Amino acid sequence: MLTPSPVRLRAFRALARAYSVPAAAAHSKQHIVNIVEVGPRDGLQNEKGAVIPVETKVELVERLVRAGVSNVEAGSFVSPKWVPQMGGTADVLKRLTKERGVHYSVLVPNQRGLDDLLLLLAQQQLTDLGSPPLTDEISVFVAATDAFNKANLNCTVPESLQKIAAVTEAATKHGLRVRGYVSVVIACPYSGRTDYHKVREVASALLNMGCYEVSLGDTVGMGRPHEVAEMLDVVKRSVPVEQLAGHFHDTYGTAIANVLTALEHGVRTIDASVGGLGGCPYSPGATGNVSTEDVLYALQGSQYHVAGRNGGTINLEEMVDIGWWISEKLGRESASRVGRALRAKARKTTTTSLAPAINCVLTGTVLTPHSSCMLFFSLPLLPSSPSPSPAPRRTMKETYTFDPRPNYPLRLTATRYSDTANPHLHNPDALTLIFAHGTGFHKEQWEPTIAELERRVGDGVKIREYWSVEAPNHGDSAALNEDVLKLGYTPVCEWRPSWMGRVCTKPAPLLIRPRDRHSHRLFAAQARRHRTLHGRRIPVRPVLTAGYFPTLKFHSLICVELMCSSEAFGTTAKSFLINGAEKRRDTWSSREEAYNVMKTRGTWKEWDDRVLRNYIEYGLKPTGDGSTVTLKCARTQEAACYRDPIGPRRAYHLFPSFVKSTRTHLIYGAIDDYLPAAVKDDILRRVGGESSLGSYARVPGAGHLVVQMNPTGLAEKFLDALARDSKLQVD
Ligand SMILES: CC(C)(COP(=O)([O-])OP(=O)([O-])OC[C@H]1O[C@@H](n2cnc3c(N)ncnc32)[C@H](O)[C@@H]1OP(=O)([O-])[O-])[C@@H](O)C(=O)NCCC(=O)NCCSC(=O)C[C@@](C)(O)CC(=O)[O-]
Repeated sequence: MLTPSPVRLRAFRALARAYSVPAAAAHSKQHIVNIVEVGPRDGLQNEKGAVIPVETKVELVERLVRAGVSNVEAGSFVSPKWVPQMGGTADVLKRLTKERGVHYSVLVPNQRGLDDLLLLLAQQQLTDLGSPPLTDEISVFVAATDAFNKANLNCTVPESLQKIAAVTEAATKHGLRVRGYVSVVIACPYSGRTDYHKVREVASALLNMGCYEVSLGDTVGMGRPHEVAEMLDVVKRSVPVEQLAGHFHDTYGTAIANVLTALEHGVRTIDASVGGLGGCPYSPGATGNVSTEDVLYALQGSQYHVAGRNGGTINLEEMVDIGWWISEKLGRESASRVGRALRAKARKTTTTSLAPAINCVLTGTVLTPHSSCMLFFSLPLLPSSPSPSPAPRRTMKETYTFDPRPNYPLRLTATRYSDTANPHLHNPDALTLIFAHGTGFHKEQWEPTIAELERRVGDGVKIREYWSVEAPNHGDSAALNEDVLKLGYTPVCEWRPSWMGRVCTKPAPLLIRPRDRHSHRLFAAQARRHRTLHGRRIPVRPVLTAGYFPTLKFHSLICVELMCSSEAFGTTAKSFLINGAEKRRDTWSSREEAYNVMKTRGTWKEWDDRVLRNYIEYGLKPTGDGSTVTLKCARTQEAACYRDPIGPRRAYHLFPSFVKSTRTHLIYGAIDDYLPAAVKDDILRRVGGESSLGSYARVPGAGHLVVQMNPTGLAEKFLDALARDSKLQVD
């Protein structure tokens, strides 16, 4: 199961630190272990699907180096036809910010690969005179069996050795150091058990050619510790152990045991891969390398000290974080056992749900701090599309809890919708849409609109992912905060605006990972007023700019049925809403009953059926004994929001200056129900008319509850607005 974890949780870091064992004051030389981080090459080379963007690879390498790694394989100069994921290695090398004392090596299979690399180095020396070379190391590789070598390199072992000799000689002449690999040292997927004498022969040949070190690869990951020991005993007879490294894959779960065996036999360099990334494209079934996190953890407090950059060590917690980050980019969990264990402990997860369909989770699920649930669902969510729908995409839905305690008592939840098949998922030019729901609703209210957006979005608009945030007294957030909310509202707790700012500010660095922040083009959509706790309404500007995301720059803002008005309006509407909220029916015998009642009554009967079903699923929860269902956002909470005396007025006065500073689109329902036409006209006049806005639109067939009544029409207006923005950029 995929567990989302894009955030650096403080608790997690503390936990990882607690598991860290301080390095001994001094380490005798023979106990120092070097790690060669092969994740960006051996790890990524085997990834199926879309080619990983250069910027992701660059970020991966740079983060690894910041975590203390001093030897990293940054890519390979192989044919992109054979190994597509390694295309772009030249760009990776060019874009990396190089750190002193770090070897950024690249794998080179043949003369052609070396020629390409040397040309790149020569070009760089011409343009960046005096700057350090893009790399000072290559690795060459050959197998211990002909069968594997033919699959991997299209030639026999002797032929390979002949080619490598020429490559090594040329590379050395150009000042590059050369590392050698021998693959399939224990077993070969094509010819079975490997002859260890052959391993010794090939390793010796590589050293004789000028390789400074030879890494012995259990490429298939079938090796057992006693086999590793036997193999090393044979190889060590003619190869100095100081020049050997161990390279273990974890297919059968023996990688760590094999690492320890190799260390016992005097090997002091271990290849490992962050997050356990990897496999070999020519070794069917082989899984990733031993994870760097697992190696670091296994050696902590032992006689071995892992050497890191600048005489330091490699930071375990950073590596766990990177392992999760890159795994998530690849649409899966970190494969590192230590990574998973530390993350799970930090999250203290008690409930995690995975379901094949959108309507299956969260209902009645009480999220605990840092717990999250995630599911896949297919968009479009429900059929009934008049237009032909594209093939449903696999979309991930991840729900996060942000916990600002003890600084602020209320927790907040947010859901991310992303699609691993979306070509724009990592495109920094594409938009990240952030939604805020209206009073009395919940974060999932946007799902039908998002489904329509996904269905309709064309070439002109690039959307990266969607987030929907939830107010602390609504939806799942309300369940989390139930005890605090029971303290009462206005008379008991005086929720100062600065507190609001804090609760909204807190998620900002978490919601979008700090590194990603600059690469997301944020786009916010706000339905009606978005008010939080106890009668304090947050006006548009603080919510979506200074409040929720103080350090984030928004591309633009769409306000849907913006509920702000001058003092001249609103008193009657206000008491209507308060009375309605306080007296509304809030308990039903079952979800079915609730659906059947609403389907025929009040404004509910005007709602799009998808939204109504969504409301039944996400807006309601079972009561304590489970015999009935009730509202997640309690009546008192909803009414308290409407009571807010300041919010709508403040928003009214701030809105014109906000529009001047941030591109803003205004969308209203075509039916003037709760909001009289005069209020809408007044807002439009105050901002200086339609020409001052990004766009101004009315959604046909919908009143104040646009999101509920016409998600399709609303999605169309969103796309119009987004298309205008894109056009503006092109112009
Ligand atoms: C080596 C070749 C290319 C020979 O493949 P080939 O077909 O024998 O070579 P070719 O000389 O006939 O060339 C075929 C095409 O590839 C191009 N080409 C040829 N060389 C290059 C190059 N360097 N860079 C870019 N393009 C290249 C060449 O230009 C030509 O293009 P075309 O004319 O058809 O358009 C091929 O076998 C190959 O690329 N294999 C990939 C091997 C590989 O990367 N394997 C994974 C890494 S090894 C590994 O993971 C194991 C290890 C190290 O981690 C340790 C362990 O776990 O055991």
